[in-house]
Order: sequence, then structure tokens, then C-alpha cells
Amino acid sequence: MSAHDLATATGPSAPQRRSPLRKLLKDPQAVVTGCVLLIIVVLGVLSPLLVSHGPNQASLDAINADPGSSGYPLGGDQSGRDIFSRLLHSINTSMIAGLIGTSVSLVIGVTAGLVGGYFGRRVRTATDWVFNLVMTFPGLLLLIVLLPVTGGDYRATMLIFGVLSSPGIFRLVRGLVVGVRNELFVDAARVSGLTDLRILGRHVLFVIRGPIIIATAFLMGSSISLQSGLAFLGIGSNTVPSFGLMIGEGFVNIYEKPMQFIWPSLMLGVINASFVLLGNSLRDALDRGRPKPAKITTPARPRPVKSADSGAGADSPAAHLLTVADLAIAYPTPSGELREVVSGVSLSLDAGETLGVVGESGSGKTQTAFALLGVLPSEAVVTRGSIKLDGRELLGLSEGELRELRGTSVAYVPQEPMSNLDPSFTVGSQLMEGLRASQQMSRQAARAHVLALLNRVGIPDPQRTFDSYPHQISGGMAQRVLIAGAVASSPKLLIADEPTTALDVTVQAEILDLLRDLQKQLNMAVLLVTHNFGVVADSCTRVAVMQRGEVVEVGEALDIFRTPRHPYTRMLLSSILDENNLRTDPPDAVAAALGKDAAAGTTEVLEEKAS
Ligand SMILES: Nc1ncnc2c1ncn2[C@@H]1O[C@H](COP(=O)(O)OP(=O)(O)OP(=O)(O)O)[C@@H](O)[C@H]1O
Repeated sequence: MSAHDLATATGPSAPQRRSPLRKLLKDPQAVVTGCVLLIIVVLGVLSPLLVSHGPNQASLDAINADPGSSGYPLGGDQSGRDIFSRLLHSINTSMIAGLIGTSVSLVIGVTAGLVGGYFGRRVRTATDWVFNLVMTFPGLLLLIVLLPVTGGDYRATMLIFGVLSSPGIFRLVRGLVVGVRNELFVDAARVSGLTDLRILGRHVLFVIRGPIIIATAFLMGSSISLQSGLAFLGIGSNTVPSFGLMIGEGFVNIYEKPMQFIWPSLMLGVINASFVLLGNSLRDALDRGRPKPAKITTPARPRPVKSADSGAGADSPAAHLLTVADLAIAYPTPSGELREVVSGVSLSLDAGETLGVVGESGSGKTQTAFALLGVLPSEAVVTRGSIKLDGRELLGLSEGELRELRGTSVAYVPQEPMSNLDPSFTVGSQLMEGLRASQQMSRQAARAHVLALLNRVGIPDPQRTFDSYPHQISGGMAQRVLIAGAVASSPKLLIADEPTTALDVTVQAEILDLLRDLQKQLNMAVLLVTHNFGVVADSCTRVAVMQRGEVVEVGEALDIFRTPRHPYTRMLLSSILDENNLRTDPPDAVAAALGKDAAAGTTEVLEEKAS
């Protein structure tokens, strides 16, 4: 496969794409707001056919006429003009204003943003300088000062507004482009000889389209509001029907005929809200439509079973809480080929059991864990296999379904507690946020629950920790906080990725104790990713040993420590039990935790546990 093929790959190995249009059509918010906008636009377009009076046609009989008067469905205004006719014609004015303002802003901002973000420092500095200059112009004042130039024509005014609002779009696009310009797929497109124009137009713009679309919706709303605002202030022609003009006139007459004010305000509000809500739905649909790691339907080649206990494959999948069968994960390389980083992993895990996944750095432990959590990076491709939790296939679930699962059934404890807490918010607010996202709960109930959880994970002064910012607590405390967050919804499966590596030795033992207690109490299955056999000896009932993306041996922890069958397992164990290595490898943490002399060795610890 060439580099260009990679950049445009849609072949069997490429991640599955979900149609954004189908997602959009399934989203009630998108359907409702889309229909509302469509109806409004159609009403505007068909206005000459739907009304019996021109928008400026005045009649003495119709002055302040009540709604329902003959020929005046919404009544007449104080000048005797048909409110319904003016309302429908105002739709056209608003839409034209919105389209002009938005398209001018988009054309300038997106083009300059792509160029400024993609090309070198000089181009970026020049474009930044120009747009910073434009941003210093006092927008509204300029629009008023330029009134003699525009002649009061709202279209010319919106053109200027488009120019003035383009720096916002420029900054958005420039930032997004800077973020993706060094991605592998852009490099691949470059290497394959595509022109910069094509790379920018086809690859870069495609990737960053989501935020631009939501910005477009906001821009439409602001353009329409600005035009209405200027008309309300009486800036511009008073012969062009517009919501702003109608609101201004209705305002004067508000005590006598309040509906003259309410109709245009309502219409303007509905249009603006519809644009913003539709933009949000579009963004969500495009986001969910991004390629996702998913089960590939190409026939799987049979994989050798690595050990008698690789279990999952042999047993009925429904028998286990978690069954991973023949899982393979690959990443595209710059040359366009897929490189497997996890190759046919099969594992099983039951409730109340702890499975240790051990192996050297880069052996695929974290990738396997991420696949279970459904958080593999978008460029990852699950080339074959299956992950079943409680009999439910996880591969191929939508982002929404996975999010729901992560909030309730599967939880995660990361390696670096500090970097997983947001420094800008208190510990309590972060835990409450997570809890309320997964469970319907009042703020008060969530607060009480979080305080109880902090107490449960052994935090001495829960209220103080609740009110603390992450930098005000220790690493061990932060890990307890994250564990509290992870077990908040009593998950069935807890995935802990090197949960003690970043902590000092005494705290490591406490955290492992805590995990063990919680596991017993909640009857959770725990998948403990580690490179440390000492941690395995302390906590795990079974072990899976990984090497270069494959599970080379699976079995009861005690069996593996006593009679390791695979040479790699033997090598790992001998390196731990070699006294020379004890200083660099922390199995002594385990011994310390159990009050043992480190040199007593891991097998002794295990044997004590087994007895
Ligand atoms: N986004 C990515 N793109 C390409 N390759 C990746 C990506 N993420 C991980 N890999 C590769 O996947 C392989 C397995 O990584 P993984 O993080 O699962 O290893 P690990 O066993 O957890 O190691 P460690 O103990 O160091 O965390 C590594 O070779 C890594 O380079």
C-alpha cells in the first residue's frame, strides 16, 4: 500500500466509518431543529404566494388591526401594514444577512487559517499579524461609520461584518490545523506527492470540519442577530422588512398591542436557537462519525491457543464476565501498512477475580486494556477478535454506548493519578461531575455519595480532600481519589493500569490493599496491568504474560510462579528473583506490604497467600 493509499484508505483494513447523516437523522434534536429551519425558510421563500399584501403596503383600515382580521392573519401594525407579510419577508432578510455574513467570514477565516496553520513560521506570523489588526477594529462603530459607504444596504453591512468576524474563524482553523499538520496521515499524503492545496482541501479540512461546522451555526445566528440589532437601532433602510425593525416598532406600541413585539421576537429567537442546536447536533454526528476502532468483518484466521488456560477461547464465552478472544490491534505506519501491536490476545475474567497482565514495556498491555475500555486512539484498527462483557460484544458499539458502559460497568484506574485530575477544579467537583454524568442524582446526593466514597477509600478528612485542589493532595491520596471515582458506580470490571507505579513503596502496598478490599466488597473483576511480578504475587489470582503483543502464557498465579512454562515467563521471573535486581525492581514493595524481607522472594509470598 502506498502512502497515498494510506491517506485515502477505505479498504477492508481501514476503520469502519459511521455515516454522519444517519446519525443526524437519528438525533431528535437535529431532526426537530432541521425541520423548524426548513419550514421557516420555505415560508420565507414562498412568502409572495402566501400573503395578500406587500410588506410595506399600508392601509388605514389595518392600523393596529387584531389578529384574524380579514386578510391580516396576525393583524396590522401601527402603520397599517400586514404583520404576517412583514414577518415572512423578514425571514428572507435574515437568511440573506446570515448567509452573506457567514460565508464571507468563512471564506476569509478558513482560507487564511488553513494557510497560516499549515505553512511555516513566516506565513503564520504574517497571517496572525493581519488578523490581530482586524480584531482591533471596533466592529459596531465601524459598521455605523461606514453607513454612507454601504448606503444603508444591509447586504453591504453584512459583507463588512463577515470581514470583521473572520479573525474568530481564522484563529479556530489555524489552531486546529497546527494540531493536525504533523499527523501521520498528513505526512503520508505529503510523501505520496499530493500538492499542498490538495492536502489542505481534502485531508486537513476534512479532519477539522466538525468545529468549523459548529462555528458556522453560531455565525449564522450572530449574523442574523447583528442585522436585527442594527435594524432595531434604526441603522439602515427602513423599507426593508426585518425582525429588528419590527421589534423596534412593536416596542413603541408594546402596551397597546404587545403581540406586535412578540411575533418578531419569537421568530428571531426560534431561528437563532435552531441554528445553535442544529450546529451542536451536527458536531456530535461528525464526531461520532469519525473512524472508530471496530470489529473488522474480514474472516479471522485461527490463532494458536497459547496455554491450556487461555481459557476464554476454550470455554463458553458466556460463562465468563469478560471474554477477550483472538483480539488483534494494529496501527497504520507511514509506509501505509498496518503494524499489529496486539496479536490474537485471548483472556477471560470472572467476577471477584483479579487477572494480572504482565509483560515488558511495549508488549501491548495498555493497548489491550484500552480496547476493553473502548478508548483506543481513532487511528487504531481492531483487525479481528471479540471482547464480550457479560455476553455483550463491545467491539462495534457506538461512542454513546461505550460511554454509558464506562460510566457504569467498566471503570479505570490510571497510572499517573496527578495528571488525571484537572488542576483547575476541586477534587470534590470532579468526582461529583463524573458521578452525575453516569447516574441521575441531585447535587446534594452526589456530594454525600462522594464524601462517603472518600471515606471508604481511606481518606482521613474527606471534607477537606473534597474541597482541595489536586496540587493540595499527595500522590497516594490522588490515587485513592481516582479509585473512589472508579468504584463510584460499583463497576463489574475495574481496569487498573500500573496503578502503583507512580507511587512510593509504602503507598503502593496501601493502594493494592485498598483495591483488594474494594474488589471483595463489590465482587468486582479486576484486570491489573503491570510489569511487576511482585504486584502480581500480592494481588492476582491468575496471570497473563504478554510479549510482543501476544499472550505467551496464562494460568493460576501460583502455578506460573512455581512452574513457568514459557521461556519468556521464566526469564521475567528469574530477573525478579535474582537478588541483584531486587534494588531496581520493586517486588520488595510486596514483601514490605506483607512485612516480609524482600530477599524472601515472591514465591514465598505467594505460597503464604495460597496456604
Ligand atoms: N497511537 C499509536 N500509534 C502507533 N503505535 C502505538 C500507538 N500507541 C501505542 N502504540 C504501540 O503499541 C505497542 C504496545 O503499546 P502499549 O502501550 O500497549 O505497551 P505496554 O505493554 O502497555 O507498555 P508500557 O508498560 O510501557 O506502558 C507499542 O509498541 C507502542 O509503540
